[in-house]
Amino acid sequence: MSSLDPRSLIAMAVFMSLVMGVVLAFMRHYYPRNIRGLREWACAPLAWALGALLHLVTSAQWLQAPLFLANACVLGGLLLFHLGCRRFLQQPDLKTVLLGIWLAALVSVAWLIWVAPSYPLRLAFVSLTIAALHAWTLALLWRHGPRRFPVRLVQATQALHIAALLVRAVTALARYQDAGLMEPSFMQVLHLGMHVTVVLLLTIGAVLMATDRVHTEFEHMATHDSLTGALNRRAILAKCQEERDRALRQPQSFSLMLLDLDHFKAVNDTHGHQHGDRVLQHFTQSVQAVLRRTDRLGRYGGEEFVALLPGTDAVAAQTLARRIHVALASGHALDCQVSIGLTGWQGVHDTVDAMLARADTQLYRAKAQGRNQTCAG
Ligand SMILES: Nc1nc2c(ncn2[C@@H]2O[C@H](COP(=O)(O)OP(=O)(O)OP(=O)(O)O)[C@@H](O)[C@H]2O)c(=O)[nH]1
Repeated sequence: MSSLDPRSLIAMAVFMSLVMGVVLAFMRHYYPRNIRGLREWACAPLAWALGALLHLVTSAQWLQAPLFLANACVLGGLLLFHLGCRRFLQQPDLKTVLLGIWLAALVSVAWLIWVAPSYPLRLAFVSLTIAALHAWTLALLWRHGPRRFPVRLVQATQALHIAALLVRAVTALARYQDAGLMEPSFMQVLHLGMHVTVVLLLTIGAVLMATDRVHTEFEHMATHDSLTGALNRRAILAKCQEERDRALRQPQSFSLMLLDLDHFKAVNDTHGHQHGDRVLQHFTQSVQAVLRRTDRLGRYGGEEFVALLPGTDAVAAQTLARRIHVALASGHALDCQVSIGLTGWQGVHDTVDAMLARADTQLYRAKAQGRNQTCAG
């Protein structure tokens, strides 16, 4: 530990923060615009780099202005990181509140530098303020963030830093003696090492959170129909195949429905294509509201949809189909009528293709018998 002097650790913090700031700035440039928060996440480590640089030149000669500015940068960086998280999670950004917190903290720091100078008190105050800001961000991510590794990494880093900062605040107050930042004591080196680690892990966490979001969005685009939000043809067929494989392993029934809107060409021709699009969206929402969470709805093509109903035999599926007809006759201006062909899994020799063929035959029958009804077989 003795070979790590505070100056080299601070220099390392400057370098690391700069690198991570540049990485995040590049990500903001290249990532889709709808991934919000990257600008603030890029500015945060740049503020920390400046703060660390100012700590290096801190001296009493210029009325301790660099020291004050260093604190302004460190606290500002944390508030920027918090703001980035708010924007990323599409929460109200509370810019005025954050600015108010920053100014109030700076007034207190200024007081402890120039009016009632005390290094231990200032150290305790800044440590507790940083801990509080971490706790706030941690709670925000807990409430609104996805339960995934990148978010957990940021939270674990913040929890660790909060613990270290509390120890630091208590020891600073307990000893209540003046000691400089550059004092090569065990605690000082530990604190600076922790700062370097926290900067690195928080910014890596931000990089991972943004990348994870891009990945999730691309995956969604690749598997969902952009107009209705239902699964696309490839994805629903893959789900059907998965369900059939599952049924082979642990015999449990499942059913398939083919749903085809009635006279949809006439809807388009009479009211226009955009109205037709809205009818398709309303149809999807109405059907999804009837289905259970484990059921899947996919757009098979045009105005034809497939519903996969795990753990549901053909009899139960008919009850569901009746509910769909009722839901689509709610009196809503975009209500439409639908014909449904349904079939249940018939055991180990049955395949998805065979089930779709049977459902199609039943759909054809429903159309032939006058539409707006369900046939099963
Ligand atoms: N607005 C809109 N229309 C679509 C879309 N996809 C397919 N269609 C239209 O859906 C209509 C389907 O017409 P048909 O296959 O003749 O079926 P239909 O008029 O519903 O008649 P039946 O199925 O026999 O009741 C066509 O006019 C397509 O242009 C879409 O994404 N948006």
